[in-house]
Amino acid sequence: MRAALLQFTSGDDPEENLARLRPLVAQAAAGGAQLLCTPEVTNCVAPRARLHEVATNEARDPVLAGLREEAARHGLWIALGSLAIRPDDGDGRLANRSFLLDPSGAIAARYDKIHMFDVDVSAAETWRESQGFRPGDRAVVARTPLAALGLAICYDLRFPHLFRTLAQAGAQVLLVPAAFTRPTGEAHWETLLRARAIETGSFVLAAAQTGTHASGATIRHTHGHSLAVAPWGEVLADAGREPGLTLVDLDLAQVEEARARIPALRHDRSFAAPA
Ligand SMILES: O=C(O)CNC(=O)[C@H](CS)NC(=O)CCC(=O)C(=O)O
Repeated sequence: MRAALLQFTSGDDPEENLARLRPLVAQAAAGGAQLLCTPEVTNCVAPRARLHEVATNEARDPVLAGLREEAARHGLWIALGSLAIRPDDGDGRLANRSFLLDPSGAIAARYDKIHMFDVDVSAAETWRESQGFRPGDRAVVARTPLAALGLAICYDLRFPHLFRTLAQAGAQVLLVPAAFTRPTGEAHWETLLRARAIETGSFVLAAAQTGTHASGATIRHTHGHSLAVAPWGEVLADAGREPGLTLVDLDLAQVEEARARIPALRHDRSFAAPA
């Protein structure tokens, strides 16, 4: 199957982001992509106050509606990395929710990010994602005619048992849309993605936010380097720093080959915790 990684610099205006996204969907379809992957919080990258101002529910989100139209218009699957969405049954916090859109524009799957980025990256860069977002508690594998897709988001990448669970439940391709910070991206991003691919014998498709995101007086930098990794660990594509589309062909037979060579997914054992 042919996938496209959409590397993007989301701003703080969802309508404006959608206007820039529409031609990229057309471009992915023209390039033969059957699955288009977009980054975490495709609809809005902004400080918490602005995010809460613009985030709305599934019925009203313009990026969800617009990309459903584009999926149907071009007849391709879209893994909408995530949207900041206001749940109808909320506790005031948003959901960091990804959507899989089928080629008719219907929502085929949803996944709420499980692991919250409550981290002090440095004295100057601190994140408390759980103050703005309510974490999910359910892992999701979407079985499509293209492949079985395991859904994850950004900081989830650091929790290998989630990916193991997805692969053991049948996922062949693991999706990791992200908005990684520059320092942690430089130090960890590629290594973690390759490790998840190798240890599960799965393809990894990671569409990333990139560049400089301005919102009012606040400026945020993201790492970019959208990556496609094969089940044996080779990097098939690295989008670098620039926004745009990267096409990559996946030979799904490589999943079975990698798992046959190293059957570690079937070798889990239970053991007593250290005393
Ligand atoms: O708040 C938003 O705008 C949307 N969410 C994000 O950007 C999230 C939480 S702040 N970012 C990450 O998970 C980065 C993880 C990361 O960089 C690492 O694991 O090193």
